[in-house]
Amino acid sequence: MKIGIIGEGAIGRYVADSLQVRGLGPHAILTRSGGGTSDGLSRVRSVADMPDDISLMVDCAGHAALVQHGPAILERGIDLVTVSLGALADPELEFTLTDAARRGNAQLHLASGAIGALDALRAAKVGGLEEVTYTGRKPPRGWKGSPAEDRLDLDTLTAAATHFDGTARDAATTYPKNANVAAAVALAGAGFDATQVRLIADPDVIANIHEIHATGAFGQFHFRIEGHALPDNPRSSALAAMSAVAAIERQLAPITT
Ligand SMILES: NC(=O)C1=CN([C@@H]2O[C@H](COP(=O)(O)OP(=O)(O)OC[C@H]3O[C@@H](n4cnc5c(N)ncnc54)[C@H](OP(=O)(O)O)[C@@H]3O)[C@@H](O)[C@H]2O)C=CC1
Ligand SMILES: O=C([O-])CC(=O)C(=O)O
Repeated sequence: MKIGIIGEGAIGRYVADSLQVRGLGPHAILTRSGGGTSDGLSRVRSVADMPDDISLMVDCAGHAALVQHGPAILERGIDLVTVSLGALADPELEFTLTDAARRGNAQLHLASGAIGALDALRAAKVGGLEEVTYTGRKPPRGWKGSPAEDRLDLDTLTAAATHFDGTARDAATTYPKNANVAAAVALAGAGFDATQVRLIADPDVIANIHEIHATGAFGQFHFRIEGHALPDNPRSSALAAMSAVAAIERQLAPITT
């Protein structure tokens, strides 16, 4: 299988390195700046420029990249793994991607990202969910470049402060770089409008902490993860990059979990 990547940021570099270690490419990197080949890796600027034999692309570049390249990739019959789940809060994009996937006979795979327990949530949904809440807590530097900057002084914060309280749809739309986990929880469980989200900047934590509370016919669960940030980007948890690699491994495995 020939695998390509979109984006060369913190997640993209992690995924590219992991593929190289496994001898799996990457066979093309789709970037905004780049044509040409350096360090042995082939960089292209558009889906049309991608080699013919790519059969899996991995979006590591965020909402804008999924909007720009997702439909053309799927329509070309290439499966796509994405970490940009929050973009699906836009029903029009969800429709466009679904339509492109059907027409190309391809699939869009949503990486689990920086959170876990999505399998439990998906199963619980079958019996009926009553309430799902997701709380995202990060050190102030993890919210730099997000709307939290307009609501809080992240440089001088001395106590935990909530800068968003609302639906997963609003969170995913207004925090494109920080609330993909909210979208993952919503898509696995109660949906974008029925999933409640709180986002907190907390100077007393050093990890990216994600918590899910869910109640329903199944009973109730509480999931909490304290993730390390990627060294190159304090906004993004290492597990999000690892989950993209895990999604690729699932595509290659004869038996999947
Ligand atoms: N599902 C999850 O749990 C998580 C999801 N994410 C998502 O992943 C995204 C990437 O995270 P991270 O790697 O840490 O971010 P970075 O800011 O480190 O890197 C983003 C990269 O994407 C590239 N890019 C942006 N737009 C496009 C485009 N239209 N076409 C091609 N490349 C593009 C940027 O290129 P350039 O240099 O040209 O700007 C940059 O190289 C986040 O924005 C977020 O949406 C992040 C963390 C967790
Ligand atoms: O990486 C994380 O901790 C979460 C994140 O940015 C997102 O949900 O988009």
